[in-house]
Amino acid sequence: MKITETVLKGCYIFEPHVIEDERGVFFESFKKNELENALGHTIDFVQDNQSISKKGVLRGLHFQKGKAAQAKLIRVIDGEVLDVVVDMRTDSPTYSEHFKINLSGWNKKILFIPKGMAHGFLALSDRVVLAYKCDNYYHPEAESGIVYNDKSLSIDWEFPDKDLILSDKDLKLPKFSEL
Ligand SMILES: Cc1cn([C@H]2C[C@H](O)[C@@H](COP(=O)(O)OP(=O)(O)O[C@H]3O[C@H](C)C(=O)[C@H](O)[C@H]3O)O2)c(=O)[nH]c1=O
Repeated sequence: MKITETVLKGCYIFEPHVIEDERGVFFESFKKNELENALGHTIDFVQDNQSISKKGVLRGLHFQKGKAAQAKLIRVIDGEVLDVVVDMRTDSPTYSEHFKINLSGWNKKILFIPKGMAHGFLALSDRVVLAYKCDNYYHPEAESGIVYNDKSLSIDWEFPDKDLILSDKDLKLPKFSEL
C-alpha cells in the first residue's frame, strides 16, 4: 500500500497493492493497522455509505458540524469522479484551501479525509459507484455544507456548469464566508 499525504495535512491518498491473475484482480481496500500507522492515531469507522450517480451529478460540498464531524475513507468501486476536499480547520495552515483528485475503479486510489473537511465529488463517467467509511454516524441535524461554486474557494470542477446535476438542497448551500 503506497501512502501519500496531500497538501492538506492529515488528508492521505492510499494506493493498494493490486494482485492480478488470470481470474482478474484482488486488493485489500482497507486495513485498520496500515491506516492508523499513517495517521498516528486510532480510528474506528462506524458507518459505511454508498452512492450511485450518473454523469454530471455533483454531490456536496458536505460536512457534519461539531461533535458529529466525520472522517471518511472514500473510494470509487466503479466509474470515475473528480473528488474535492476543502480544509475548514481554522487552525490549519491550509484553511479554506482545497485539494482535488480523480478517484476511479481503474486507479483504485483511496482517499482519507480527516474531520474538519467539506467533501464533494463530480461524477465523470456514465455510472459511478462510490463507497465510503465514516467514523461518526449520520446526524441530519448536524448536516451543513458549502455551495459548490463559491467563488472564494476558486474550485474548478472542470465540467460545463450547464451539464451539472445537483440536488435542490445542494444548490441552496451557503458560501464559505456565511458559515
Ligand atoms: C449522508 C446520508 C444521507 N442519508 C439520506 C438522506 C437523504 O434522504 C438521502 C440522500 O442524502 P444526500 O442527498 O445528503 O446524499 P449525498 O448528496 O450523497 O451526501 C453525501 O455526499 C457527500 C459527497 C458526502 O461526503 C457526505 O457523506 C454525504 O453528505 O440519504 C442517510 O440516510 N444517511 C447518510 O449518512
